Amino acid sequence: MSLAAEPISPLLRTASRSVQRAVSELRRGDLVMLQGGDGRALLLRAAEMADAPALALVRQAAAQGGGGEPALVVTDKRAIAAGLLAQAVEPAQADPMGAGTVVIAPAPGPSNKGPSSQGTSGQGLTPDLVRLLADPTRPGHATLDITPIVRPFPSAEGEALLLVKLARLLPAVVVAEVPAARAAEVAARNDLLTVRGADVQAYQAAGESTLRQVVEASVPLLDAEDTRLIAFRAPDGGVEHLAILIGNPDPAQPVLARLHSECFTGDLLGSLRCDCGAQLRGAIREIAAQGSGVVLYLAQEGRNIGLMNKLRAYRLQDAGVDTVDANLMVGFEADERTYLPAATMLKALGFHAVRLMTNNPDKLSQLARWGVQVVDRVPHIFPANGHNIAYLRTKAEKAGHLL
Ligand SMILES: Nc1nc2c(ncn2[C@@H]2O[C@H](COP(=O)(O)OP(=O)(O)OP(=O)(O)O)[C@@H](O)[C@H]2O)c(=O)[nH]1
Ligand SMILES: [Zn+2]
Repeated sequence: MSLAAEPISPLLRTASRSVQRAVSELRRGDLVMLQGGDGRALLLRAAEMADAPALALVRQAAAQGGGGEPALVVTDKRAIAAGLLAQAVEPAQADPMGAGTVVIAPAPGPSNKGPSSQGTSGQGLTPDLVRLLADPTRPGHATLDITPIVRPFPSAEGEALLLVKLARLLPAVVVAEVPAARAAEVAARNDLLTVRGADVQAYQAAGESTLRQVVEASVPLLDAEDTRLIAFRAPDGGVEHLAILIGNPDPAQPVLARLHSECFTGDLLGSLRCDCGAQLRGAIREIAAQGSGVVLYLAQEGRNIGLMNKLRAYRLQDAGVDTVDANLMVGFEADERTYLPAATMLKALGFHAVRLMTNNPDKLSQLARWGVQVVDRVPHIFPANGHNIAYLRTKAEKAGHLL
């Protein structure tokens, strides 16, 4: 087993530094200046934190640079759920994960004459309006006479959305455009971090291919005593993934493998809403029974939308929406995972061919795409409990799971 890893390129190192810093500023509710790959400059603030003082600060900073009124950027899926868009944006115009970018720009003057149950007409973007449009778990309904603007990717707005998604916040962001020539002045005057859209895109494309092994330790498990945990970390300071190595698999042979996406509720609490806990423990038991193999425990909670957003999706499911549509209503794709980290870890461990325990065809095709040969699929099905039957049925009917 080698501890070597592909070196991170200096370009990616610089890109990831500014992207990680911007993510942290947005999570703190701070303003960030984005220099878009399209040559435009936007002031950003995460929609989740856009209360009245926050919006006032956006307006004030934009006005200093001769900029425009704040607008809200959401994904096409969210705009559809909010009743503002009829259909999803064409794949050719969407970001790499398939999300289209939609700008909602309520006019501040009397021109926005649409009736509104929230009293939002004519005031431009208000905190109420941001919340109604960004957060599907908020009660209320906005009836707006606004035509949303679809921005083909790549655009500064699309890069802003990628940033709040990386921050695992609601995928919605308040933006105000400032003339590009005055962006540096506005950033300096307000002590704002500046991030380049080109870096956001470079990070999105390459950030997960440079995982490094950090530490290995023996951790005997109830169902598999001969187990070692091998921890991987991205050199950019991003998320950490684990390999659970059971026995001594021969790298020359296809290894019995399971890719398991983290599920705090199912894995740790034994939630009955999903089948994750049974699948995780079942995989460990099965691998131990067969002698050796590996479980990759991937930090991709909630199909990679994060725990907070998964809980938001659960609230919508409690109101009758299925697991796929709930993701779309929050503003994500049905599944936001890539298995590039999994492929990177397998190869770092010396495994180039796997017998994959899964029912998910996407895992098979993505592993192959990232250079790991899948010689066999091992079905990984567990009996439904009284609570997860609709979830399992939706995965089969809508996500093509082989159940
Ligand atoms: N967004 C969202 N995520 C969910 C929901 N229920 C479970 N999850 C997440 O879905 C993931 C389950 O992943 P896996 O079991 O690895 O994968 P899978 O797509 O079911 O494919 P299999 O290999 O066949 O099990 C975990 O990250 C869970 O947190 C839900 O209702 N909404
Ligand atoms: Zn789960």
